[in-house]
Amino acid sequence: MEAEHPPPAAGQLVVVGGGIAGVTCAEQLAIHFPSEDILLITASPVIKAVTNFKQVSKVLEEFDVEEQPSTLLENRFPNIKVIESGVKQLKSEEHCVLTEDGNQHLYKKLCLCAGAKPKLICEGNPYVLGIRDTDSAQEFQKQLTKAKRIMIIGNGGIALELVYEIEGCEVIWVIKDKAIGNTFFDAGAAEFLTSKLIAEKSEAKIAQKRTRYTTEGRKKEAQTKGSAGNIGSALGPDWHEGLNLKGTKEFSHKIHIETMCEVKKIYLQEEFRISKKKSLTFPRDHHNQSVTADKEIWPVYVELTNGKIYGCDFIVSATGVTPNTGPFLCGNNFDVGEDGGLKVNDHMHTSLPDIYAAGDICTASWEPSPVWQQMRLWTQARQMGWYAAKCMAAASVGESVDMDFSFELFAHVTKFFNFKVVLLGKYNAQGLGSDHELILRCTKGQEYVKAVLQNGRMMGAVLIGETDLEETFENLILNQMNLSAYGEDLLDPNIDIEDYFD
Ligand SMILES: Cc1cc2nc3c(=O)[nH]c(=O)nc-3n(C[C@H](O)[C@H](O)[C@H](O)COP(=O)(O)OP(=O)(O)OC[C@H]3O[C@@H](n4cnc5c(N)ncnc54)[C@H](O)[C@@H]3O)c2cc1C
Ligand SMILES: NC(=O)C1=CN([C@@H]2O[C@H](COP(=O)(O)OP(=O)(O)OC[C@H]3O[C@@H](n4cnc5c(N)ncnc54)[C@H](OP(=O)(O)O)[C@@H]3O)[C@@H](O)[C@H]2O)C=CC1
Repeated sequence: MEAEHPPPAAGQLVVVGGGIAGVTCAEQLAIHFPSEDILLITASPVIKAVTNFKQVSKVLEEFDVEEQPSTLLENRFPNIKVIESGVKQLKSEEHCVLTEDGNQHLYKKLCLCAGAKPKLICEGNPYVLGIRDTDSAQEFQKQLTKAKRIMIIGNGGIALELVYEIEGCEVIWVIKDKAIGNTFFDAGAAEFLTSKLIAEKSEAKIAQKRTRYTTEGRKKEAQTKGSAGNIGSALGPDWHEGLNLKGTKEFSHKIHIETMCEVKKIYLQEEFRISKKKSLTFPRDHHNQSVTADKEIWPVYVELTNGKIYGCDFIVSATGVTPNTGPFLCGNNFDVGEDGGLKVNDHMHTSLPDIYAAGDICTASWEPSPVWQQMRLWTQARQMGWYAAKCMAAASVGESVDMDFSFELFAHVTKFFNFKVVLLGKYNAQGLGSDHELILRCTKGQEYVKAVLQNGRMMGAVLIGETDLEETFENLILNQMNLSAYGEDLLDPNIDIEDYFD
């Protein structure tokens, strides 16, 4: 990685990307440098702004996110100038970025916050959809209104949200694992949630998530500018609120889960017909019916690695993201992580001079705290954008800065299947090997509490439901108090552990 204080270069402070990371970074730079112009270059017609930010405990935070026209950001920060044009090329040796509108912008320091793209199981197939931004979510909704059966591939955040929200359309959910939600849960928590999924979905409409997401600004903006062809920023909490996720059928939920398998081959209707003619023998589907006996003619057929074949209207590939590092970064010799992200050090600095990166585009490459890990989430995009600005400001005046406290402990609050979910530290004992113990408390349909301990110290926790334990557990993980003496009492519902530890 580059030395901390290179000779100052000419040009402006430039941020690329109008998502949470880029906007937060630009806002903080505008505060640190009130007399300088900050340039925010973004490919999307709207920006993402964090509103109603609340620090609920040492590391847990809540905020709403609004899609807003960029003029609102410029009004709030008169020294931010937004350029609505994609960067087509970075010339790092010349300290300059070229934009689609034909202009070039010199930078003295640059922060890349261009997010990530869905990692699809099959690129270029019109029946395979990814969900990332408002446009792709709307396209998905449009297709769903005509659908009788869809297939969802993947076992992470998007899949978990979709299977719960979709109504009036049969869902075949294909996962590589034995249990649902592998990116967030172990088998115990998955079982707790599966029973909720199977149970009749409550008629009461889902309560508002803690973190809210609104697109009012975008609606107004879209009327005036349109947004065709632009890369939008990622959705986030409550993205499906206000989208009517209903298929053509009258039933509420019909979900079939195919575990421990992947997609082997996708056939378009015509290809499938030809294959059938060649009298390929197809196995049975979940109704124990030969798929060749399925009277329905589907636009697309999917063969799974367990041998089953399903016809469906379309496929949602909810199979993770790839950092958005090209082609606008081609020709620059960045150090890149295994996941394809731009490697950043503990000052959010990439391997190239004067270039920082934050949010989904980057790969945290510092020695992390034992209870923090990177996940491409909204909160981390905000924290990284904020901290990158602080580091850029400090480097500009030759000062050093300590790692921000938010990277001390991984903390994520969200909602799955209408349950509040709090994940802390090594919530799935990630990287702890077999050298750990789990303490569990579960009341079916109400709460699931799991504490991960190593050598008597709490290393992580999963809290599902209204447990009210997050602050106490956060403290216990941060202060690494020896809890050996408490044993199972730690989760005894009759003992108010707050009295012990707060
Ligand atoms: C459906 C969905 C649901 C989600 N739900 C949650 C959730 O509940 N909780 C949570 O914490 N996280 C959630 N996430 C993840 C979260 O949205 C992302 O981690 C976060 O928004 C990433 O922010 P970012 O600023 O790094 O990137 P992005 O939001 O992707 O922003 C990237 C920006 O860069 C711009 N850009 C791209 N290329 C260029 C270019 N060449 N030139 C100029 N500009 C460019 C784009 O236009 C965009 O403005 C969800 C994601 C999705 C897709
Ligand atoms: N409430 C929240 O916090 C939400 C957060 N998000 C975030 O948005 C981003 C995108 O979400 P999402 O796409 O769900 O990504 P995630 O990373 O959450 O999940 C991807 C899932 O797809 C699986 N997978 C990967 N490749 C394949 C494949 N070829 N075939 C089958 N399965 C595969 C992964 O399994 P494996 O892990 O074994 O590779 C994993 O289960 C993520 O950063 C996510 O954290 C999204 C929605 C809600």
